[in-house]
Amino acid sequence: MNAAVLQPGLATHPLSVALVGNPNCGKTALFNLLTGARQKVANYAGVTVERKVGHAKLENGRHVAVIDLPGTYSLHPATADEEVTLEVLEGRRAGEDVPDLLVAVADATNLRMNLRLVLELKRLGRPMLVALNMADVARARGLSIDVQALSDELGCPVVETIAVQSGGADALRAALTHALARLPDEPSMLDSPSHGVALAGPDADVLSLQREVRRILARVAPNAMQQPRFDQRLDAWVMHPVVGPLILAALLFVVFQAVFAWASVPMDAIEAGMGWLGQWLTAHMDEGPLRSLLVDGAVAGAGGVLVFLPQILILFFFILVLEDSGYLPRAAFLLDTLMGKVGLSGRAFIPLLSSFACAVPGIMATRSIVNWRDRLATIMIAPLMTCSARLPVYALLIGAFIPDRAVGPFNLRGLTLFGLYVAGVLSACLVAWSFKRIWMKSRYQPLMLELPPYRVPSVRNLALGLWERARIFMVRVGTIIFALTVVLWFLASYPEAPAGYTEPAILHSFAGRIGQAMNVVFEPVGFNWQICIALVPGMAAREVVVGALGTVYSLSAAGDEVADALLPMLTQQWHPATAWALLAWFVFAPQCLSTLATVKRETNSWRYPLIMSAYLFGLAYASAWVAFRVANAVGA
Ligand SMILES: Nc1nc2c(ncn2[C@@H]2O[C@H](COP(=O)(O)OP(=O)(O)OP(=O)(O)O)[C@@H](O)[C@H]2O)c(=O)[nH]1
Ligand SMILES: [Mg+2]
Repeated sequence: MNAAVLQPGLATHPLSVALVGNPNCGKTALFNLLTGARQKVANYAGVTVERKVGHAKLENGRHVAVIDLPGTYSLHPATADEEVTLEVLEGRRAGEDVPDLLVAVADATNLRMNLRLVLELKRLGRPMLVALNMADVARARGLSIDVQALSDELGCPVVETIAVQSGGADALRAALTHALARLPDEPSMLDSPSHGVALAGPDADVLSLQREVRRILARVAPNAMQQPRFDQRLDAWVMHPVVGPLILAALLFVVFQAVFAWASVPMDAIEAGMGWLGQWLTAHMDEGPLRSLLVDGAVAGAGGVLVFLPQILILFFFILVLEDSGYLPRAAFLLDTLMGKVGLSGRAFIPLLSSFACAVPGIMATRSIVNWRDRLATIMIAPLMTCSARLPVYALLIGAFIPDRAVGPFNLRGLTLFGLYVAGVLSACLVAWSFKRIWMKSRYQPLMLELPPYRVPSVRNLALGLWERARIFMVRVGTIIFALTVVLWFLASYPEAPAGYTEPAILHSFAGRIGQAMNVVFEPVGFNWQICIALVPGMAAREVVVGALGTVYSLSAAGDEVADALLPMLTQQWHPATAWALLAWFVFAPQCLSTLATVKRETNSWRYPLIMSAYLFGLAYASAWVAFRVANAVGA
């Protein structure tokens, strides 16, 4: 039991408050507001799959630990993420006490569903208060809830919150201060049986809960309504079997066009800035290792990756808008039949979608898939969704080799990028299908996903999300990418070539020798030794390849000349077939250590990460080979 509760005078650690509620009711938004954290918030169920702790300061200056939990429909968990919630509530996590206070978060616009869990939580007999979230939406829809009556019914404080407005959690903060201050005096707390949660059998429970919910609703919110009319009318189009997929395709097109069309101005500016910096350093520093490290390593390497920040932000802008609008689960329904055909569970949609940002959260999100084999199949194909780390590589090669030409209303570069994404998705379908055939047969599980209401994306969420993305990218450039390019710079500069060496000095270095040795394996797919060198540090993270190429080519530049920017240099020096092969390689590229580590953690075995890297490597090599041959044959 909690020491701070038993002995109020000796509070050795801060009290803890857990946010519990249905999926998509705004727990994480509330958590962010209370603690200043920036956890992911999106308008669909199953966003949070792991418990997160933050710290909030209350009005009386006291600090509390706030725990954000995965959403759950009941206290009888069906999936791995719901299990996390129950574990925390029961204090079964190693080294963690039972939370001192529960904040039951309920979506005020959907009390019919949300109150059931609130009642279940209430039955635990633990100190609790209720946050009626989305109070703004409820008000806008003319829904009136008698907060006092609800509080009487539940026997605990009830406050309204608006988790997406600054100040929207002030009432909750005040209620927390009050409730926590009273905790130690509450005798029921100390001898309540709740520290081992006693749950009644699920079936009998559900019916009686349902009755109770209806009775309470009739008293506190007699005008509780169903889905708004606007949503129903929009859904008639969005979910239409013919119009729906057309809308989806059109949306995707716009996204990929925009990535190229909107980014050129800021990209040119960053590139010019980097070019200027390189020249300035060359002009103002004496020739020597330090100048080379800064110019060839830092500026040409890590700086070269920075150029792609605008494109990444544009892509994420669209992802965030789609996430917050409520469109994504609808797209999941549209694609459900297709996913069923290749043997994936409908539930795989959201994890696969998250993998477009990064496979790591995507693989974690598979926790919401009940069937283990379905989950495994989804984990295995998650790296085939084009993650944002591939974007710099794609953008570099497309910029260098695909002409900036219009094809009908579309731009050829945008189309190529779209094609690469589609190639990833199609191969994922094929791989999923083969895994299912060879390995694991399981019955198709239809998609059951709550459709959230449509919502105008909140500017605050968008701004926070974009800022977070920019920060993550800059931190990566400043840490792992920078560190790896420095290591590469060293390996590519030493040992120095002897006097009278006629080839580029880099060929005499460690990296040059490694690259030449690897070239034996990669020559058949059209890679040169420079690419081979870049692939090695690229094992850690895919976008490092761009920085590594920058450094390798910068060091290969003859004499004292400042190397040209990477992009025009590639256009000059590479055969287009090599670019095709490298693009095809990166559709599958197995290199990403954090993904493999996540697979190991989630599957608890080395077997699956090994299988994953082997099959990805095989596919990458085979497709690069084919692309190289085809490009040569058509005389690209
Ligand atoms: N208008 C309005 N929108 C809100 C409010 N609270 C949350 N939202 C939106 O509701 C959606 C869901 O919010 P989340 O915080 O991700 O919900 P969650 O309960 O953490 O969801 P899971 O992690 O999936 O269980 C997001 O689109 C939020 O922007 C609110 O008070 N008012
Ligand atoms: Mg959440």
